[in-house]
Amino acid sequence: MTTRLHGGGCPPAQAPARPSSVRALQKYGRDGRPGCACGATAAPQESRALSDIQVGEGVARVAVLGASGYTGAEVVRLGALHPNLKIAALTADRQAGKAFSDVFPHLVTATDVPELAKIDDVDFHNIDAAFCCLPHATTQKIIASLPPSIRVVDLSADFRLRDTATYKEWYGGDHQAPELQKEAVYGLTEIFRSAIQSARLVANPGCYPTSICLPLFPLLQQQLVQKDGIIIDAKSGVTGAGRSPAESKLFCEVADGMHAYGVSSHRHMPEIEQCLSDAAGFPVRVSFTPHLVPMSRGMMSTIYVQMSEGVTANTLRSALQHFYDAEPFVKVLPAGTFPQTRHVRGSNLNLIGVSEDRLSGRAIILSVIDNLVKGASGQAIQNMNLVLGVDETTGLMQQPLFP
Ligand SMILES: NC(=O)C1=CN([C@@H]2O[C@H](COP(=O)(O)OP(=O)(O)OC[C@H]3O[C@@H](n4cnc5c(N)ncnc54)[C@H](OP(=O)(O)O)[C@@H]3O)[C@@H](O)[C@H]2O)C=CC1
Ligand SMILES: CC(=O)N[C@@H](CCC(=O)OP(=O)(O)O)C(=O)O
Repeated sequence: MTTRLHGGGCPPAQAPARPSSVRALQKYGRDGRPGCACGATAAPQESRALSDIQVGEGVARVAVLGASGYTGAEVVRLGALHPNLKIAALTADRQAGKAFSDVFPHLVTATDVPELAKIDDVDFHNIDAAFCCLPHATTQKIIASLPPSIRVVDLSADFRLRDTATYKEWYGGDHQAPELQKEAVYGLTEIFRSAIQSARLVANPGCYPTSICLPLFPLLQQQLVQKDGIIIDAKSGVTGAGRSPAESKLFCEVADGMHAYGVSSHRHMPEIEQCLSDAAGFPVRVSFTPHLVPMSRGMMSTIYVQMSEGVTANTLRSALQHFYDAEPFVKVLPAGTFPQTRHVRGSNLNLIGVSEDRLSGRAIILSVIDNLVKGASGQAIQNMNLVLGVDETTGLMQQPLFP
């Protein structure tokens, strides 16, 4: 069977019907790039159409940059059963030169993957697409140096903020690829699907922004909640901080307790506000406090909102259920049912629950994801599927692991 990988530009005329949320969004074209009438964005000049790439039997040759880290390993785990991805290169820094299964023994049966190599030693002319799982601030220059024909999903924060001055303010250094920034598409899949389909560079969202923006985007867009007074109390498992060693990640620093960090200063705030401002059509500011909790993976965001006049929690829940009705990975729970991180573990799901608050006119929204899957590598594969023109759910339909 040969899967035809579609080209860049506007979605093809016979593109599969999109879920209602996507249709609703297309007219906005809120993607940080110039939009065309269909809501998609123009393919960058220098990239060739994917249909021109020689992808034997519909299989794209993929590089995973930063494959010795947690998100890189998760791309390989999920990619191992993906019929349209062939892992053709894996890179590492400290772990370069090792066999992949020596670094990740749980992936011992992924035998047909190459050894971990330094980025400089990879021949990218044999690569169609890349997952970039490198630390932020290292990524801009590396992606800018890749052949322009390569489709990239970048998991770092390096291309998420449209405004390079905002990037500098929060990440502390000048943007190293401002021209490339202009063509990056923010990869919150369910919201920006049509623009992602024609992107060469997708900036995969951060895990906290994913768990927060999926419920809040439609509610702000439909003016069901007020832009002021949004409070977000979020918790993450420790894999959110990556695999590289640090004192703050030692067992005794994270076990048997929890703590807030980045209080009133976390770098995900501008990313969350950029996305929510796009939804509302005017600037939105949020109070956001992340916490580290003693679990390896999982994320919960508890979001407090002031509802608009006449709106109830039932209205919010119904609006979210309608918006995400056809979505395979976002599920809005019935009244009185609340999501738990253990119910999404290992899956690409986002579960959302909504409740009235005791305080008049306020509602509480609970949103859970697995930070390594929907919060990182799962959403990255979902985006890559769109870019390559294969079914968006390919390789991602695993049920959660419970207990
Ligand atoms: N963990 C998470 O839940 C999420 C992470 N992200 C983002 O994804 C990216 C990867 O995260 P994660 O996998 O957790 O990070 P890790 O620290 O686990 O892995 C980082 C990877 O990058 C490699 N690396 C580090 N420095 C360099 C360098 N200077 N040059 C080349 N390679 C280098 C490492 O190689 P080696 O180990 O061999 O030195 C390793 O393979 C980060 O930008 C992170 O912010 C996004 C969403 C969620
Ligand atoms: C627990 C923990 O440390 N989490 C990370 C966020 C991980 C993530 O989503 O983000 P980026 O891709 O933006 O790094 C943090 O707070 O910086």
